[in-house]
Amino acid sequence: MKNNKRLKVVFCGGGTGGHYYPALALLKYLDTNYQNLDIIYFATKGRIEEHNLAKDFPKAKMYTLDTKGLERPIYNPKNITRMFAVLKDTQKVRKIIKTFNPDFAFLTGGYVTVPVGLALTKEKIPFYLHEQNSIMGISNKFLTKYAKKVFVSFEETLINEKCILSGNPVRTPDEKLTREYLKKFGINNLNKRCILVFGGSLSSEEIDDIMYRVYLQDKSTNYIHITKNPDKFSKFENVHTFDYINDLYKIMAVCDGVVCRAGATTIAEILFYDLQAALIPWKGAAENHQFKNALSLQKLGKAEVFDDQNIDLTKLINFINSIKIKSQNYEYVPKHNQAIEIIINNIEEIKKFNNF
Ligand SMILES: CC(=O)N[C@H]1[C@@H](OP(=O)(O)OP(=O)(O)OC[C@H]2O[C@@H](n3ccc(=O)[nH]c3=O)[C@H](O)[C@@H]2O)O[C@H](CO)[C@@H](O)[C@@H]1O
Repeated sequence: MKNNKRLKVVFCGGGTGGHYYPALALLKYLDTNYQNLDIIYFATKGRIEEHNLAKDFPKAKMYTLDTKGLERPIYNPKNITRMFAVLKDTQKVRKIIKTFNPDFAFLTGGYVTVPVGLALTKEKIPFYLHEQNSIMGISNKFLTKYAKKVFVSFEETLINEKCILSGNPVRTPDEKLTREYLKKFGINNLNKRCILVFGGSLSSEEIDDIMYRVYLQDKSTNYIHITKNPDKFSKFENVHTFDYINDLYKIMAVCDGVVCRAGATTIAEILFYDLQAALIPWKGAAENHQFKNALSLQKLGKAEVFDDQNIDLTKLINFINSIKIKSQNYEYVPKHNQAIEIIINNIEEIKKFNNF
């Protein structure tokens, strides 16, 4: 018998690309595999998912929430207003999900998930968490006790029996890609090394400054560089600047290597696309988790870690020049996304839906 039932799912997660893109990867999977799909996405006001969702996944109905992260130290008077915003948002989300009546929810971290997780708990809707980092974020830590399962990306994050090691679901091209794709970004000589430079989803002035010094010396490599300050690089013919590229993962599928921060989703992409990386971790990350992420990749022989306060420029340039150039005929062929498979196989509501 044909399944006419609709699969209804709530998504939430963001503030930064590192939290938003794993949700988007799962959304795209569901969209490809389930025709009768209804999605609500709760987004953080003014952040990446609010700006990009309509473009990235127009079928989702988006609601924006006002919740902001708490100020540190915690006794800051601003936090009273912020706690009120959480309560107000929780009420707002409860009303919306009462009408929507979802099968389950998938939350990928960021403070916006707190009111959503609380509302889902009150309405007795099962929800699943995804943690990208080896050290669990504060919102996920808080929501773990209410969640049905917690998908984690690193073995050391398996902190209780609810946790399942899934890895981080990265966005992947549906089609084969060749190096011709790089021409879209001004790279015409495909025999030259092509390096992607970016500072996570928010860009990084430190990476801009370091790479400016690299570009003064290295004229033999082609660079695609994501920056908020393109004028700084206009004199370099081999440097192609962009403010933001939505489908950055498609460049990763065919370029030779990357110079970047060490956010968890970036790390998962470097592994998935089998790239060599010069990693310059952001020291401000909670419990220095970017440095730990970077070291784990260095141990696998996939990366060299650099300190942004004390950069060894010669070592960085030598590392970039040691990255193997893919052949002009190189082809990225869509490959199995294991993290998505593990997540899907462990969501009971999807299994029930499939057997309906
Ligand atoms: C400042 C901050 O809060 N950093 C955290 C944030 O980083 P951030 O948001 O920078 O996260 P990641 O580096 O993990 O991921 C960045 C994502 O943005 C994408 N991208 C980037 C630039 C661009 O032009 N286009 C594009 O699509 C990348 O392909 C990647 O998918 O979340 C990560 C995962 O929870 C954490 O590990 C980081 O410590």
